[in-house]
Amino acid sequence: MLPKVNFTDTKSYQYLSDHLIDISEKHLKELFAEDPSRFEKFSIEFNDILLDYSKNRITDKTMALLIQLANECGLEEAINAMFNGEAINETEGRAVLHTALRNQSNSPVIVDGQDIMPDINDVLSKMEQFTDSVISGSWKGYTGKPITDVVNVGIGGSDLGPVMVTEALKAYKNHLNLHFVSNVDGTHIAETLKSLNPETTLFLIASKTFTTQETMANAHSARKWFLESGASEADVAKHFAALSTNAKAVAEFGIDTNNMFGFWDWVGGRYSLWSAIGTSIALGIGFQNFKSLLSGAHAMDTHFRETEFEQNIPVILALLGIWYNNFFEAESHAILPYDQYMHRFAAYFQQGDMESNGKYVDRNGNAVSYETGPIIWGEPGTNGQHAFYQLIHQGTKLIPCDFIAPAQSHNPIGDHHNLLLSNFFAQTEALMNGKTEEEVTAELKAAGKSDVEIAKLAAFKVFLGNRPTNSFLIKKITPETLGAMIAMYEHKIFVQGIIWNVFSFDQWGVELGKQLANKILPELKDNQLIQSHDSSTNGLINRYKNWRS
Ligand SMILES: O=P(O)(O)OC[C@H]1O[C@](O)(CO)[C@@H](O)[C@@H]1O
Repeated sequence: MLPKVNFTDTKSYQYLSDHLIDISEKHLKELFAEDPSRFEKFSIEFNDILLDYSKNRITDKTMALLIQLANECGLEEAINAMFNGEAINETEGRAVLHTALRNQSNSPVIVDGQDIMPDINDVLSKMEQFTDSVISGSWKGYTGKPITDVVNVGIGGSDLGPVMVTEALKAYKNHLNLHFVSNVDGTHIAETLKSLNPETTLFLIASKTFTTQETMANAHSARKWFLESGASEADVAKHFAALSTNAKAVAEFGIDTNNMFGFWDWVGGRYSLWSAIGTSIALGIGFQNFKSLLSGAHAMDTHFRETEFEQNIPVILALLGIWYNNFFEAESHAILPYDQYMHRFAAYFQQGDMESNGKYVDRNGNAVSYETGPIIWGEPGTNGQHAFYQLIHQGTKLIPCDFIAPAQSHNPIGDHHNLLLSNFFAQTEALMNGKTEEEVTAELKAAGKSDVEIAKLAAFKVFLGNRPTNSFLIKKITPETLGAMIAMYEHKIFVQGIIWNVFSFDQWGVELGKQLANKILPELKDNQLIQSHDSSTNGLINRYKNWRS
């Protein structure tokens, strides 16, 4: 069982509220001037990842109080409960053990009195055999040709993780072409199938439940396309595999359960890339690289589990997030990778974070009186700089940002990486320091502007600065460092959920829309006038019926 503390009732919350007044009066520039050891003090190096969190609106006292908050909320107990396999997903009565999937130490993890590691290892070795045979070409399609294209059909956690990782690790990719179909919009599958040859295409139907409407619709369309190409039912086994917890539904769909890679209900969808859901990753970059991804995540798990909170990266990130979300009233958090390969990283953690902590009911079943999960967003630098950074620099909203960049590029072309990294360093410096009116005036004077022009322009060119950032400098984006970064954010989300006293591993909020869509679907079958909803919904449905044919 998890602790169920209302964090606003703690002593540290009160102290932090008082302390906020002092910090609000300080500019980050002043904090740096007052303490020359800020970088040494507020940075942590872990396995080729350097986190610099010194450009945050914090002092030693802030950090001490935030850590006190974590202690008062029972964080240590909660971490142990998760790793020990307690049913901490209480509303679904499940353990939360994605950490076991990457438990490279192989130490026993007990659920309901049974060690789950042997089952995990069995699936991993089945995945290894399968992916090796597809990559080597010994797995043949129904006309005897090797596989050239793999289509992962899944949505949410059965799509976003594999997409993000295979993009982030594209530098490690082999000859197989990967495709991802998620949207129920027929355009997605239709456009994907256009370039494919059924004789050399392998479909992975990725769905934890194997009931998700979008995935099942796309899977049926894929099978129809395959059979219409001249293949027979018996050929399906060579071209369709399932990644799921639901063997019965897989068999009903017509996929040979020998071609099924299983996982378990204690793996949440948005935490499932480490499970059989990662089969597309293992196909795209090879099983050994997939294992390295698991190893990197496992190293972060060990760090999270064993390191004192003062040096614990996920804990520190979570507490900083709470400082801004609940004390500075920041509404969102930006993730900004300066790495083109990581272009889906923020999108991945939109689900990871917002589906986990987007909750207004606490673990006691009561509506909360404070803010919970922030809006997560972001795009890679430097593209973002030319799109939305204006608002981060000079808008009215406080947006804490995570800047992420590799020191070594996989594509060291000319001066590109120095250009990229100069922007990475410059942005956090600019966000912190800003530019004063005096500096602006001096600059305009030096550029030969008249006093009248300076008076007219100066206000628009002032940057207040004092905007907080974390910087992650990663030696290189490898399967290990990427695995560690993903696990780091997962644990950050966990810590925040503990402190906000919400259940981070269910997602009831996605159900209502699904239910209503199922109710509306039969109403779309014919052209009869619909009057069973409110006037807006009726009006939209009836106009749709009128226009669609
Ligand atoms: O893997 P499944 O069961 O098809 O579910 C897909 C996604 O749907 C959700 O349940 C809701 O969006 C996610 O949590 C999950 O990742």
